[in-house]
Amino acid sequence: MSTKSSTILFVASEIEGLLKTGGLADVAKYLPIALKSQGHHLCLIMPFYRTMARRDEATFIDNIQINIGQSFSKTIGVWQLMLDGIPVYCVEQAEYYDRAQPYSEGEYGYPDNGERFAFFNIAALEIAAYLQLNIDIIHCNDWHTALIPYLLKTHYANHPSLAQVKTVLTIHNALFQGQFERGQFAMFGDLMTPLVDYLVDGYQCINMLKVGIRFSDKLSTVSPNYAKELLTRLGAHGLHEFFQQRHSDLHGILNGCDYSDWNPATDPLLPAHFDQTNLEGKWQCKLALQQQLELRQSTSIPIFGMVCRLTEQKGFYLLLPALEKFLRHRIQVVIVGTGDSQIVQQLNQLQQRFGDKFRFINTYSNTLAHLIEAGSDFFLMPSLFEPCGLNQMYSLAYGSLPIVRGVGGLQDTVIDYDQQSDDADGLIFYQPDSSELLNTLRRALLLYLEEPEQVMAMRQRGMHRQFSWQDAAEQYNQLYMDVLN
Ligand SMILES: Nc1ncnc2c1ncn2[C@@H]1O[C@H](COP(=O)(O)OP(=O)(O)O[C@H]2O[C@H](CO)[C@@H](O)[C@H](O)[C@H]2O)[C@@H](O)[C@H]1O
Repeated sequence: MSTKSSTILFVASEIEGLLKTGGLADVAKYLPIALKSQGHHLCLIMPFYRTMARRDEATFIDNIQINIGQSFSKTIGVWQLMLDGIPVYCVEQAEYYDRAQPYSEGEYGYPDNGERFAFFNIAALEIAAYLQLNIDIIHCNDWHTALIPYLLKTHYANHPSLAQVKTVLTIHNALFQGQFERGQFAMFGDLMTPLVDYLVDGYQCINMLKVGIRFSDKLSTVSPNYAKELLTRLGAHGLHEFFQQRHSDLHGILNGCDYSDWNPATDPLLPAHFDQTNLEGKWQCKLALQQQLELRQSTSIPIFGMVCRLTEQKGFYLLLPALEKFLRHRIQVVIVGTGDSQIVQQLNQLQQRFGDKFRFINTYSNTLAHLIEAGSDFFLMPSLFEPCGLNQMYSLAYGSLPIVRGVGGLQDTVIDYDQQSDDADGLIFYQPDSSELLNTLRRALLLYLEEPEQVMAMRQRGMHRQFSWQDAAEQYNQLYMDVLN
């Protein structure tokens, strides 16, 4: 595909390698890298969080005074880091971003998150103008950046360097909408006043994602199937009418998988390496995982792994009752994650009852995530909804067969054994129902015990599949061309 080189400002609240709480960070790193390799000029903007990695390496660029109306004035420091040859500008504003965590302490978001991220949107535009970045497109991501399209079409509509800038908003998870009491936006005065006329929830709240859906030039989400789901009442988290109004501008582009970080043949986080021609190293990883977690060491016992944020989205209320029964079999289950305290408590209780075969590690560990992908036989993703999902792609690359619910991007990436046995690389269930999940877990166990050649063929097929960021970047490139013409 021919590429017209554009200058793209990618704005995200987290970026892998600097700060990550979930899959958004992966996309905010790997998609810009792929776009750059296709000839675009890229730069990124994120907040200068206290907990950011590589903070000490950042170079101070300048202070910018941001004045809005008569009464609002704040100074930001602009810092710069390089990430794989791409400049990342970080917004320093101690009152907003120099906090213990990026979004929340404990389970509840910071009460001023609306103000913090509205300010981040304004700051991103002010930096683009001040540094004369000559931007063609601002690529926004999720609610944290969703006011940018609105600001460009209102306050900055006649700005000498921003008036022509186009926007794309990518939705990574439409459940998170950034809905805040309108008082949080009051200090921005006239800048936000039109919002109150347009888009209010219950008359008192501004829903930042809705604003982005309304004002962005193009919309995308992270898989074709989730794009379809967003047009339905069931799948759109209350926003179906807004998505329906913009359906011709909404595109589903499947995320890629970064095979430089996720390659079992070279992965420095693994104790042994393997590829589809020789899985010997995988069994060594399995034994190492069992040893590290003090589980019985045996390559013949199937391991079911899971790594994720502990939230309802990831299907724990289907999984927990199913595991109660499934753990009676000769299997091992390993779950790593952080999040909801009730899920933590229930997983801890399960571990007390099935201590010889179930491990729950309540931590965030990239090293353990890689070892689980490599050492598991099956990987669990019984999500209630899943815009794309990255772990099923990692598990396919690592020869672990994904067991997924057929929703969102999981449906787009996994091929079920019973539906298409010649092409299969995993198992799918559909109903959000514990007993259907349990049946599928048992289907997987039976396959493992009775058809080892099939299991091996499925592993190899999965390891062969490629979900490339280059393919995704080509589709975004098309979207950019459409939006600029
Ligand atoms: N305890 C832990 N230890 C180590 N690593 C952990 C971890 N918990 C999570 N991770 C890592 O965080 C990432 C999670 O990515 P996902 O895409 O699965 O989910 P998430 O729901 O955050 O992302 C949202 O955005 C992405 C990106 O668009 C969509 O794929 C997804 O469907 C949508 O919900 C993976 O790289 C995973 O390994």
